[in-house]
Amino acid sequence: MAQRAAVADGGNKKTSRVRVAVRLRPYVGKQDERSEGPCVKGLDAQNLEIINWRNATETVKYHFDVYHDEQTTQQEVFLSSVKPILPHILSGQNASVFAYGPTGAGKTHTMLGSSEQPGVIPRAVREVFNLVKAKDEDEGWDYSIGMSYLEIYNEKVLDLLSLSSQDLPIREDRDKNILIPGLTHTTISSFSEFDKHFVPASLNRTTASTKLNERSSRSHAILLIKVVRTQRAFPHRQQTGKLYLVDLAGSEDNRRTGNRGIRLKESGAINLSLFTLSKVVDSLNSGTAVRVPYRDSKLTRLLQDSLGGSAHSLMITNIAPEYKYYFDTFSALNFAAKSKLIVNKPFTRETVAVPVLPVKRAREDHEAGRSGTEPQKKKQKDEKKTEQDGSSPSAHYHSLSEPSVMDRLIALEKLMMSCQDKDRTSMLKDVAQSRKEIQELKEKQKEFESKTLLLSQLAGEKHGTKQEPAFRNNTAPLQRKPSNAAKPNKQQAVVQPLQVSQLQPLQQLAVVKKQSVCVKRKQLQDQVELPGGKENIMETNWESQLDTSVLDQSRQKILQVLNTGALKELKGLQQIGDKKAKLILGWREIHGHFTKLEDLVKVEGMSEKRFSTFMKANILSVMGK
Ligand SMILES: Nc1ncnc2c1ncn2[C@@H]1O[C@H](COP(=O)(O)OP(=O)(O)OP(=O)(O)O)[C@@H](O)[C@H]1O
Repeated sequence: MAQRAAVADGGNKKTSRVRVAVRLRPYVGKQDERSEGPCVKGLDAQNLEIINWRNATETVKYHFDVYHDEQTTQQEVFLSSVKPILPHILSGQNASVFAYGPTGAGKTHTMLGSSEQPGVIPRAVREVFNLVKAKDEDEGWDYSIGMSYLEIYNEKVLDLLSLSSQDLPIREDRDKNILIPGLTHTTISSFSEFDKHFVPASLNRTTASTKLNERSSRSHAILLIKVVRTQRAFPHRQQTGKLYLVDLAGSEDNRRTGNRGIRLKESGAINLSLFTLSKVVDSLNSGTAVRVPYRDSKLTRLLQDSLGGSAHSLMITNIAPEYKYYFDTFSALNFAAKSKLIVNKPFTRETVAVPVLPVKRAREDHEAGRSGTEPQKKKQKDEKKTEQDGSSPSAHYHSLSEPSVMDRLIALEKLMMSCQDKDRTSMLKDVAQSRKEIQELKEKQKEFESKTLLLSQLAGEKHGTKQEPAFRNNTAPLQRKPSNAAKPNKQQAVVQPLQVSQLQPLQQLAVVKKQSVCVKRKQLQDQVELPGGKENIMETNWESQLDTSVLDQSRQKILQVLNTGALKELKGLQQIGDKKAKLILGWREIHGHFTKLEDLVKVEGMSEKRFSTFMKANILSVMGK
């Protein structure tokens, strides 16, 4: 008999940025709308532009992983954006594809399509079966494929494969796997079997007619394809990969959808979950959030793994050409641009069979008299089962309380999970760093208090009295020193139509009035210069003098330019000339994006010292804007 224990994925913690594709649908509306021309203009296979509503003489340009124009076929979307991420799920990693965009912009067409033009879902499932078929028998693995299908309607999780089910709970196990106890999970052995379950279930999805779309999806639909592969030989390693295919409900503008009554309520739930999705993206981008608000909506809770989690993710942002969609399109593009900055860490989910001591088994059988045959029974019930908390490998692991078995498992786990020590070391480093920061803050606080005391004594002497000076009471000791630096524009959720995005695309950041830049920068310099003109801020700790949230935002902006800026934008950075900008572009070509600013030292000619000068100059420059 064997139990299963989770194994950490040692050296496989590469990061994977969320890939973002934008797809423009063709006109489906009236002829007069067509004559206006589309509200966006594709520039090439990755770039597009849209008129800036703030200034109609300007355009705002966007750069994405892929831009699909209105002529792009379903096959092309699948081949270029979706197919490449599918092999990961056969080796225990997660992948997700989700379609985002305004109502009527083509999400369902992209994901589902029609029998003449099948979309991502049927193509992806067919491909998964093809990939499994192509696997060499001699590799020694058995594969099993299963499916679940659910919708989130009015913040309720409903099983589309079992209509009688009620609102299902969402749970997270100790290995951070998201589980939905009670959700139907059906084993499928061929594409036609998938179709047999999927087609009728799709008809169960909640749709209704709105002014903008005759068959508007009123719910978020999530199809889950699970591939489990088990090694035939001992230790019977088992890897589970999940593919989430998500057709989100459209972001809604109720003035234009004509929604009332129940439609309005649905719309409220749709916009709320998309708003939370936007908040999640914001906090992941800021990189400083203590808590990413995944739990604020069912949608983000379920997509937790796809956003800033462990999945290879692709977001297809659907947009429409008509001018009546202009603000929706603008918001969707800004949201997509934000999502591009999220970095996921894909890893393999694996368990191994762990032999249990015979003595333990005998005792267990004797004590329980029933449990010995449980696992076999469970295996036979594989055909159609529901996902239960206790069915996860980790649940088996944690249910073992016998010390000798625990000892064996711990010893084995230590052997196999050496990487966990690495995680622990990095956690301890973080804790030490936080402690150091707290200590520094405490010292600053003490310094501040003693200055306050000194000032109050001086004021007392000046007034010739020993009374407590009045201003002392007005000084809140913990108050942060007001920063002279301009507060950067706060990024806000952009998913609600006609709610204009405050996210400034990079091009616009460069257009901020120069005069105020100089004034603000001067103020900042005044703040850090001694009367003799010498720098007051130590070269090494100048960052600690700045407001951390402003500092983080500035760092984020610089990172964004480094990762997405063209030659001109890179040269717009302080300390970056033509040669260095080209070296950065070259580095990006080879290695992808910079995960953190410190990666810049990997670029040829960028020493630690240069990097530190670069950082100081650019942070002051960004904060000055
Ligand atoms: N690329 C495309 N080619 C041809 N027709 C398209 C394309 N994209 C969308 N359409 C058509 O546009 C209409 C609206 O598309 P769809 O229903 O997919 O929008 P949606 O974004 O899913 O809307 P909602 O959020 O309201 O469900 C449909 O009639 C669909 O067939």
